[in-house]
Amino acid sequence: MRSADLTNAATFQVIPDNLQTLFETFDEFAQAGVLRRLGPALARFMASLGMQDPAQLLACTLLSELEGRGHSCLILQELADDPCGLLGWKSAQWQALAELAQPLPNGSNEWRARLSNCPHIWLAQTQADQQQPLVLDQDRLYLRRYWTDESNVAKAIRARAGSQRTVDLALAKHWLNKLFDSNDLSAKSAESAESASAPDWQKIACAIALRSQLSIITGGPGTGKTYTVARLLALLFASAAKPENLRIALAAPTGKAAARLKQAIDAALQELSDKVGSALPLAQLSNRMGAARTLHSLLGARPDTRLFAHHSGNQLDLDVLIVDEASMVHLEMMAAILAALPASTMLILLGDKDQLASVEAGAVLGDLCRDAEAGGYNDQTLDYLSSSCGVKLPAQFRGDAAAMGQQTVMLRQSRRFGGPIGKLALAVNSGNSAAAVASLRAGDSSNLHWITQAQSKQILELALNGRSGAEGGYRSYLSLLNQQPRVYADPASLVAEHELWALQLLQRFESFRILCAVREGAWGVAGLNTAIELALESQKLIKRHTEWYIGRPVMITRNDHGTGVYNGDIGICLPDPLRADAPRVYFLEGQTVRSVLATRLREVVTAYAMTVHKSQGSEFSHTVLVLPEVASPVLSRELVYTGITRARSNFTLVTPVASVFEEALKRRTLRASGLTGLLA
Ligand SMILES: Nc1ncnc2c1ncn2[C@@H]1O[C@H](COP(=O)(O)OP(=O)(O)OP(=O)(O)O)[C@@H](O)[C@H]1O
Repeated sequence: MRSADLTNAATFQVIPDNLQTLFETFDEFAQAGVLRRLGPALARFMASLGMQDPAQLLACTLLSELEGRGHSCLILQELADDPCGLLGWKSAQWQALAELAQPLPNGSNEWRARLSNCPHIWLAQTQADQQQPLVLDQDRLYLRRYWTDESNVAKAIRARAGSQRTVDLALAKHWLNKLFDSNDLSAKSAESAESASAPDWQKIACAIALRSQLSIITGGPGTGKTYTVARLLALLFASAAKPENLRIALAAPTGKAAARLKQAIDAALQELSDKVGSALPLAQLSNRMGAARTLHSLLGARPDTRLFAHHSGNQLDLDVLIVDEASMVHLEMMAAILAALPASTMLILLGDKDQLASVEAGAVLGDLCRDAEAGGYNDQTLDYLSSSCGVKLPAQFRGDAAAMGQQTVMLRQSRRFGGPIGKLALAVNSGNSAAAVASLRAGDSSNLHWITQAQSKQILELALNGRSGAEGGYRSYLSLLNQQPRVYADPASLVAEHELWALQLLQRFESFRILCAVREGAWGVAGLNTAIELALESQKLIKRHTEWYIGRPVMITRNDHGTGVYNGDIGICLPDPLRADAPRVYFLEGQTVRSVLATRLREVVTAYAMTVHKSQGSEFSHTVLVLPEVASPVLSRELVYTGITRARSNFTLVTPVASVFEEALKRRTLRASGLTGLLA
C-alpha cells in the first residue's frame, strides 16, 4: 500500500463520532512531529474499511510509525511490555493516546486476541488469505508488503544457503593454498603472535562461499572483504569448466560504493595476477566483469514505479553476483534481488553487520549475521573446511547455527584500520564507553581529537582549515576552485582540461567531510550547511549570487533515472566550459567525471555537511562527527560506529555537550523483524 493510496482513501472515509477525539489526537501528534503523517492516514484507511476498535486503530498508527523508523513490524510483546521504550515517548504522550483507546488489551496475548478479531487483518498461516492490508504473524503485526517481502526473503535465503554446489576438493585446496600463501600473509601485516595463529578467516570465507549459492562475508572496515572476494573470483575462475563464459556482476546500493568496489577488486586482481603469473589469466577476468553498478541499475529500475525490469519472471542472466555494502540493502531491495536471481546464480554479500542499516525498513544483513560472531559451525562444515582448505577451527567456533550461519564468515582482523581510530571503533562497537572516552581523551593524537564543549565557531574553523595535526577543511578544495583551468581555443582540449580540474576538485572535496547525527537544528545538517556557506561567503571563498553558485557541493536525495543520478551521489557545481551561463554538476565516475545540467537536478541539498546515514559506503581522510546538544532515539551506538569508521586517517568528534556521546553508546538501533526467527 502506498502513501498516495492511503491519502486518497483517507479523503473518503467517515469517522464515527466516538473515534473523532482519537483521530484528532493522532493529527495533533502528527503536527507536533511525534507521529509521521502516514500513521493517522493508515488508521483512517482502516476505519474506512470498517475497523472501529480504538485499540486496533492505535496499533495501526503505531505500526506505520515504527515502519517509518525502519522496523519491519510491530512486536506485540514490546508494545504490551514497554510502549514508551518502544516508541521513545514520554509516559504522558503514551497515556494521552492510551486513554482514548480504552479499554486497552493487557499483555501481548490480549493484544493478539483483539487484533485477531478484525476481518481486515490476516492471521498468517491459520486462515484463508483474502489479501487483507495487514498481517498478524504470531505476535508480529505487519503491513502486507513487508510481510510478503520478509517471507520471500526468508524462503529464498533458506533455499540458497541450504543449496549445495559440487566442489572439487583437491582443486579447491590447491588454489586456496596458492591464493592464501601464509608466508606472504605474515610478511605483509605486522601481526601479533596471537593473530598469526588465529584461523585464516579469509581463506575460510572463500572455501565456504564455494560450496553454496549464498554466502556472506562480514567484517569491520579494512578486514579484507574485497581482498577476499577478489581471491574467491580467482578461485571460481580457476575451477570453472569454461572460465571464459563466466558471467559475473558487481553491485552496491550507491554509485560511489559500486565505483569503490570495482576499483578495489581490479587492484586486488592486479596484485594477484603478479603473484600467480600465467597460471590464471586474471586480466581477462577483470575485463569480463565490466563496471560495478548500483542495485537499482542492475535490476532495471524504471521511472515512477517501484517495479524493476528484472524480477522472478525475467531474471538476470548471471553466474555470480557480488553485492558490497550489504548493510545498506533494505528488506524490499533484498527481496527484489533474490527474486531476480536464478537459483543457479551464486550470491555473495559483503558488508559490515555492525553498521547502521538503511533508513528504509529492515536490517537484513544484521539479521542474517546473527551467528557471525560466535561462528556456530557444525560438524559438516568443520569436515568440509578441513578437506577443502586444511583448516581446523578451534572449539569455540563450533556449534549448530542454522543454514545461513553455516554460510557466513566474519573477518576479524583489520589490515588498515588499527591504531587509535581502530581502537576507538572497537570500543564503541562493543559499547565500552569508558574505553572509548579514554581513547578520545588520550591526548595530542593527531588521529583522534574530541572537542567536548564545542561552540559553533569551532566547527566553522574545522570546516575551513581542519585542525592542527589533521589536514582537512574545505580550504584546499576552495583554493583549487579559484584556480581556473587553462583555456584552450580547441573545444576538445578545453573540455578535457576542464574535466581534469573537475576530477581534482571532486577528489579534494572527498578527502574531508562533516557528518551529522541529525538533520535539523544548529548541530544538524541543515543548520551547519547554512552556517558554513555564510562563513565561506564572508571570507570571499565562494560567491553565492544564485542557488547554483560555482563550487556548491550537492548531494542527490532521490534517484532520477532520467539524468542517471542516484540518492547519495555527491557532485560539484561548476561552469560549463563551452557555455558559461549554464552551470553543470560534475560527479565522480571511477577515475573520470560526468556532468548534468544543474537546472535538471530537482532533488538536491548542499553537502558541506551530510548525515551519517548518507555517508555509508564512503570514506574520507579526515572525518568530523558532530553530535547534537541533546540525545535522541536516532543517536545510537551504530550511528557513532558508522561515523567513526568513515575516517581513514583522522577523526574529530564534536559535541556541544560531552555526555551526549556516552548516552549514544548506551542506545542500540534494534529493528523489529521476524527474519531471524524465520531462518532459525
Ligand atoms: N591477508 C591479507 N594480507 C595482506 N594484505 C591484506 C590482506 N587482507 C587485506 N589486505 C589489505 O588490507 C587493505 C584492506 O583490505 P580491503 O579493502 O579488502 O578491506 P575491506 O574490508 O574490503 O575494506 P572496506 O572497509 O573498505 O570495505 C587492502 O590494502 C588489502 O590489500
